[in-house]
Amino acid sequence: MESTMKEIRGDGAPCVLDMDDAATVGGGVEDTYGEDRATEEQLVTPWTVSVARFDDPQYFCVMNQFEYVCLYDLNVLLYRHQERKIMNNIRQYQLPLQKYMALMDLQEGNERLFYKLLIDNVEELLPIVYTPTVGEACQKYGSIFSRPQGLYISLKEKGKILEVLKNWPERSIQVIVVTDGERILGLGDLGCQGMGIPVGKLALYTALGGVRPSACLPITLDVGTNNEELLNDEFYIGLRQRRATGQEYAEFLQEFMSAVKQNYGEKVLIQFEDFANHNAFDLLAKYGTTHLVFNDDIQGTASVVLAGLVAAQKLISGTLADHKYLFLGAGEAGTGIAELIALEISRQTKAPIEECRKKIWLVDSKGLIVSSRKESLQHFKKPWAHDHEPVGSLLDAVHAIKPTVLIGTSGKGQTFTQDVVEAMSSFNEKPIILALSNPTSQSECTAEQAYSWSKGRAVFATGSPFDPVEYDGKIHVPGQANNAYIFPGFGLGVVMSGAIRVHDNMLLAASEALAQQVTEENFEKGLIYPPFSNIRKISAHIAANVAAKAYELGLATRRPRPKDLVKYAESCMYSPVYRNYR
Ligand SMILES: NC(=O)C1=CN([C@@H]2O[C@H](COP(=O)(O)OP(=O)(O)OC[C@H]3O[C@@H](n4cnc5c(N)ncnc54)[C@H](OP(=O)(O)O)[C@@H]3O)[C@@H](O)[C@H]2O)C=CC1
Ligand SMILES: CC(=O)C(=O)O
Ligand SMILES: [Mg+2]
Repeated sequence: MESTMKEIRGDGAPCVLDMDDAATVGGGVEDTYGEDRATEEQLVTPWTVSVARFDDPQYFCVMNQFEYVCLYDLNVLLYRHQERKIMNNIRQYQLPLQKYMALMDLQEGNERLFYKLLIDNVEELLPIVYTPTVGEACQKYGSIFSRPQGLYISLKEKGKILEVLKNWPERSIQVIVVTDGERILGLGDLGCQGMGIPVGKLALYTALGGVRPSACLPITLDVGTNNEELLNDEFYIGLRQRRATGQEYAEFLQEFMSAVKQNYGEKVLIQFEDFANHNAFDLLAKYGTTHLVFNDDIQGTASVVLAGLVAAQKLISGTLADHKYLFLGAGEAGTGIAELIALEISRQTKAPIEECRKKIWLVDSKGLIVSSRKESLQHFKKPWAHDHEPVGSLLDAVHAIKPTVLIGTSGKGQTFTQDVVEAMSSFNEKPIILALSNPTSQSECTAEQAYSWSKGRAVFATGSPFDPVEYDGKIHVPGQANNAYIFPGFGLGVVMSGAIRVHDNMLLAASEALAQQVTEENFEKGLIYPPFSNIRKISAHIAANVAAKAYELGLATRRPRPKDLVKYAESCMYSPVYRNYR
């Protein structure tokens, strides 16, 4: 029967699952081993090998699991009790880093409970497993490191990368997040200690986007570090040598990319994360035509910011083309966002993209990017070198350009000064100000500063979370403009449609879906992003829109195309539920 797929149970016996069931049991896309499928519809016996692996964090062991009794209610009770107990324990810790370590221990020891906790308490725990705390964890990774959480591939493994990949115990990988640790958030080169980032991003792939944990593979490529402090740190976990560059780096990356394709096939999504910009753009351009690759810092960030700007038009009543944009920071995030905005304006107005780019200006460490600097600019900055006299500082650029939107992607904290925010507020009724740099210490300004300096008029969002601020008797809630809104749903959409390449229109589709999820209630609070508490629903919509675009572009390989893509996305999402025993 065509609509039937074979599953291998934990005890090795094949069980047959109808496709319709597969769409309702919530076991994650291509849940090959069936380990996440237990629901009312699919009963599993407790003596299969899959539930008896006491040492595996994916399986929660109940004391009497070998008894032939219905354990479902007991499980549910135990689960709820455990969840409350562990949240209570985590709340006892004073320091975010202690909470981070407790959560990492939980992920190691009881993966299902970790995800249950993360899903049910997403707004509280996101700042712990993700920015800002993950930044501190990476900085201190050497001293808090106990057990490896992902796969390290070092220069020493050159020539053997395929063998190293084969050592990873899970075979059916769908998403890889890989870093070489050179630009970890706004914290710079943290070498091997950057592993916290792929681990954290993939935890969000599962909790926010529903990709099965066993299908996720965090990888850190250890190509050395130029961070002198780490090179001299006795607890540093990586190679003590300066970074490989040029041909050596290129050959290592080439071997890695080929090995991934050979081992996991054409449809594994490789997310590049926190590479320095002198490698990131080239890697994306080179492998974008041969592999299923996505750069979160360039593309994911662009998609999330575009969504926020589209949503902001409801608060300001205009269109994207009505604005003038100024960026502080012309690297991966800055130029990535700028290009997607230009693309969307071009799509909306039918104007050539070169014309649309002229609405967008960027400032880097040397000042405003202008045509007289063109020859010396890195290639990704050249499209933004417009005709203008040289301008040195951000404040001068704000006065000269008079932008309606100011976006910070410099990785440098406190660069949106009082003068800058006041200047923005002097010629805009509602200035849009996005301080995207992470972690919190690198944010271009705080929420309190943005609201007080703009006298409560700024439409404001930040990369790392800030608490609501009361100004002049009104509560202002800053949104979190972070690619975490996009990549989990985007990845789910790619995986569930079997897409073989990422196309810019899929980023626009993700953006559109996110913007549509902002409600009137959110707008009333001044928010341009929906709350993270609804993120799984949001991710399902993003996934559906991305998948629809992949089908439309002829890039999707999964046939037949599911009729209702939102329902299909929801049905594909992993849920950390306990099984029904009989
Ligand atoms: N909120 C989110 O979702 C995301 C946030 N980010 C954050 O954005 C920041 C930047 O990331 P990314 O774009 O990848 O980094 P890059 O290194 O690629 O770019 C940084 C840019 O900032 C410029 N810059 C640095 N210092 C200054 C300064 N004092 N004044 C003016 N410009 C300056 C650099 O100038 P020059 O080129 O001259 O060196 C460069 O153009 C990081 O903090 C990162 O955490 C990144 C991705 C997603
Ligand atoms: C959020 C993110 O990807 C970054 O700050 O690099
Ligand atoms: Mg990043």
